[in-house]
This record gives sequence, structure tokens and C-alpha cells, in this order.
Amino acid sequence: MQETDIARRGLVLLGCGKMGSAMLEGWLARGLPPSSVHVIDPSPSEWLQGTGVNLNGETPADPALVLVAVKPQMMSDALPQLQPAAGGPTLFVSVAAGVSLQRYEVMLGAATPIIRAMPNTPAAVGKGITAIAGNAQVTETHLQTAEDLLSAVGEVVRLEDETQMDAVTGVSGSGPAYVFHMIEAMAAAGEAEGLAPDLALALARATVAGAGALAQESGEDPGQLRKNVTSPNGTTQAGLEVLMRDEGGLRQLVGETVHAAAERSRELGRG
Ligand SMILES: NC(=O)C1=CN([C@@H]2O[C@H](COP(=O)(O)OP(=O)(O)OC[C@H]3O[C@@H](n4cnc5c(N)ncnc54)[C@H](O)[C@@H]3O)[C@@H](O)[C@H]2O)C=CC1
Ligand SMILES: O=C(O)[C@@H]1CCC=N1
Repeated sequence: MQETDIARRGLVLLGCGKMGSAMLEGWLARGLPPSSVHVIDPSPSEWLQGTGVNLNGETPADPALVLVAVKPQMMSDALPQLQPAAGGPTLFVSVAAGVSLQRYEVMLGAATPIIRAMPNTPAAVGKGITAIAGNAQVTETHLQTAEDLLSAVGEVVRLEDETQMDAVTGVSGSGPAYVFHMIEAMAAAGEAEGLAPDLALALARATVAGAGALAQESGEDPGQLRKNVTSPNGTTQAGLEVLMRDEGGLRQLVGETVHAAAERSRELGRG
């Protein structure tokens, strides 16, 4: 990461659990100096303690950016401690599911530039995707600052409308968990077909990773990539007939899965 405003004025990370750590790991790996990061977390992990970041000490009065990564349920306890940085030049970025820009404006004041972001944990290896939407105080420069930071750990997309954030959360925020479960399910199925557990897991993991990389790098439509694997009357066709049965199967299950996650995000938004 280049010498940026963040490297000079500092970044405060409020909450460094699974998502905060995933992003921090990505930023440090890409050259953000640990000395510019100030983490507030009452239960720091061993990994965090070994990173060299400033931990639970005094934070800069006007950091370039405050990244909020506590659980939505902890927000009203955790956020007030950063109130002194609000209303000035500091940009607030929150990754909490379901917490609306309007709720942040109530807590931080409507004069504060606030960006709501939805990242995902592949950020830890630079392969995340984050959607962002800002309040009325957010300028193009703020959006670019957030994009610079978040693009260090993967892709960034801007949303036209904050209400799209619930659907984004259902697809890409929670999505890695669905894919990890697919790996678990394929490995278990391999075992059921007689493979040793280690071998079944290695095959499932490499297949999901390889298919993901091919889908990303080839630029080919995923439907065409699927057809490329499927020989007429061959093994894949036999498998897909189960997975895609009666227009239902996986497509329906994934639809219900994403809908449930998006609905939960809407529910969290209602407080
Ligand atoms: N885990 C994921 O894949 C994703 C999570 N998110 C969002 O990220 C946020 C954090 O989620 P996770 O990292 O999964 O949860 P987590 O429970 O792993 O991390 C939350 C962290 O906040 C800390 N904390 C608790 N009270 C605090 C306080 N008063 N001040 C400062 N820190 C405090 C906890 O010690 C913990 O380390 C949530 O709002 C979630 O919606 C967003 C996208 C993906
Ligand atoms: O499960 C959650 O609530 C968070 C938000 C998206 C992924 N993890």
C-alpha cells in the first residue's frame, strides 16, 4: 500500500474479531504500516497482539478513517467512545450488517461523513469484495479514500442506493459461508463414496477454489463453464440432474438461503 493519508493520520479499527482481522491481515500484508493502525478491542486475539499495531491505547484525535467492525448488537455500547472524532474531517466506515446510515447519523451527528460497507472474509487473502454506500456528507474524495483502502483487500463496488445493502449482505457478505458449506458437503459425499477423509477434503477444496478461479479469470459466463464440463449423457449430466431437479434443487435452496440472510439484515436494520 502506498504512503497515504491513512498511513500519515492513522486508522482506528473499532472491533477486531473475524471480519476486522480479515481486513487488517490483508492491509498489513499489502504494506500498511502497523504503527498507523490503532485497534480498540477488549478481547484482542493472540494474532492481533503479535501484529505490532497500537492496541487499546490512546487514539489520534482526527484519524483519516475510523473503521467500525463490532457486532450490530454492540454498536450502541462501542461507538460512543469515538464520538470525539465525529463531525470533523474523519471518515467513518462501518461494516456492521443491517445498521443503517441514519442510525449512525443519530449516534455520530449528521455532519459526519459515514460510509456503510459490506465486505467478506476472503479479504484476508486479498480476494474479498466490498460494496459501499455513503451518507449526504460523503464526497467523491471520501469514496475514493474508502475504495483505496478496501481495494487493497479485493474488489470494491459502489451501490446506487443503501437499501441494496441487505441483498448484498445475503449474497456476498454471508456468501463465503455457503461456499465453505459446499466444500464440507462435497467432502462428506466423497467419503460416502469410499474416499479417505483427507483425500475427499483435498479434492473438494481444490475443486471449489479452482472453479472459482476459472469463473473469475476466464470471464466466461458461468453457465457456459458448466456446459464445458458436461459431456452429453456423461457423469456430470447425471450429477446435475439431481442438483437441478424440477427447476428446483440448488437454485431454489440458494434463493431461500440468500433471502433469509437478506431478511435478517433488514430485521437488524429495524433495530
Ligand atoms: N464475519 C463476517 O464474515 C462479516 C462480518 N461483518 C460484520 O462485521 C462485524 C463484526 O463481525 P465479526 O468480526 O464476525 O464478529 P466478532 O465477534 O468476531 O468480532 C467483534 C469484535 O468486537 C469486539 N468488541 C466487543 N465489544 C467491543 C467494544 N465495546 N469496543 C470495541 N470492540 C468490541 C469483540 O471483542 C470482537 O473481537 C459485524 O457487525 C458483522 O455484521 C460484515 C461482513 C462479513
Ligand atoms: O453473519 C453475519 O451477520 C455477518 C454479516 C455478513 C457475514 N457475517
